[in-house]
Amino acid sequence: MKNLLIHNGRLIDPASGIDGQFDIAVAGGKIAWIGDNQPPAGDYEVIDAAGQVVAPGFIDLHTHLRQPGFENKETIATGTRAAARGGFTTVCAMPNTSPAVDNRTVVDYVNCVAFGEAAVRVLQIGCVSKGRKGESLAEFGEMAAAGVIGFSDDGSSVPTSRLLKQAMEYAAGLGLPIIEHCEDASLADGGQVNEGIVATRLGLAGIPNAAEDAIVARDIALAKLTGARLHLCHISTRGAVDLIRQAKSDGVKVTAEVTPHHLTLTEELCLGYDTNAKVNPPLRTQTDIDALIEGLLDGAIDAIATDHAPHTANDKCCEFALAPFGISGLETALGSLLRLVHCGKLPLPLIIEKLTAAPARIIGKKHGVTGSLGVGDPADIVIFDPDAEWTVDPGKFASRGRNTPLAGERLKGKVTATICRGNTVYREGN
Ligand SMILES: NC(=O)N[C@@H](CC(=O)O)C(=O)O
Repeated sequence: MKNLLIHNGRLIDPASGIDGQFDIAVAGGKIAWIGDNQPPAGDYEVIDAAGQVVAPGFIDLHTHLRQPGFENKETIATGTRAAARGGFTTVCAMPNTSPAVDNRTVVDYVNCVAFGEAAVRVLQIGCVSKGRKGESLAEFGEMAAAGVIGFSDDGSSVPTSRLLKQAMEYAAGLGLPIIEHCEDASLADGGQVNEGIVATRLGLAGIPNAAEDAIVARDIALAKLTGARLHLCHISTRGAVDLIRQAKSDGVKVTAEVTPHHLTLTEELCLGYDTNAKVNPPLRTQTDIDALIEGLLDGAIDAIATDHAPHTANDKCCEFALAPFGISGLETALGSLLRLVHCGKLPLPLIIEKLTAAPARIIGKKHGVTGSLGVGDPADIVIFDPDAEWTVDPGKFASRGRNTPLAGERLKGKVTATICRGNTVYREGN
């Protein structure tokens, strides 16, 4: 591993309040020095970051790596390479694999493959219920001992309040959050897109905002009752943002994430029956987007996570109603989010905070990610050019999932290098 000197960049590290022209030296996989004068003597590979932003490596709280079981959609190797290209140095893998990650053996298997094949750090989320069936609790204690960062049946909500209460009591005892996909199954059943004018025009069943809001309200009530930590996935509705804001002011231990696609795309994208725009929760309306942005600004929403959900071309090449939900999001996340910066809706340091320090706080220190660039921290770093324009070409994705509704779109903001634990895991052109 070479020592690195990242020179001339604009360093933005929200965790330590730094935003300015500073150089960083990396040695032994850690941040060794930050300054604006002479680095400590040494033999460095120099990266010239003039005109670029240098920030902590992004942390994705919500990634579908698909291995084991769906390696035709993605593998730990390809998903983490896609992460590296997107500027992510840590991904939290969701457990809706086959077999599902509901016991220690599967957690160990994923850790083992990741150790040999992953380009970036892989943390794992274990299931809430055995086989994600919503019937009985998965092996919480042994999965916690194997290092999971929380429990989720993502893809579905925990179906009964009773099971969720029990899950929260166990999770609280282990100091880990319940990470919930918020969707009332009976309200969403058969739904393909957001319930509203677009669903009507397309002749497709809709998923109402209330399907999300109802579960958010239930889960908050149970978090209040049990004192457990609750993290809410891919929030997409104005009503959910209001509920979370209120719960936080009531002292409930709730955090929430939002995806780049729910912040930037509306339901109209489905009007051409593009199955690549079919995602769960569905793309919603500008009113919802405005509330999500407000939520990021006032802290109701803590973090940005991709919900990278890769599928094969075959999976998506069918009638809209038969296609699986999901967008391949790791490689377009930054460019999508910077649209909000370039049009003045969100400040760049805030977006970086929501991709670094905020998810690190939710994961907690014991899992080895800090989301910051303090001296002595692991050298997880992203370098990106906020003004570089590029055209999304899914054919060039490192991910096996080319399912993006952004194909052919121009994005402004491009990762040029990603460094994970001091290793350069992505460099533009390589
Ligand atoms: N978010 C998605 O659209 N898809 C997820 C599962 C899910 O949350 O429905 C997937 O695993 O493909």
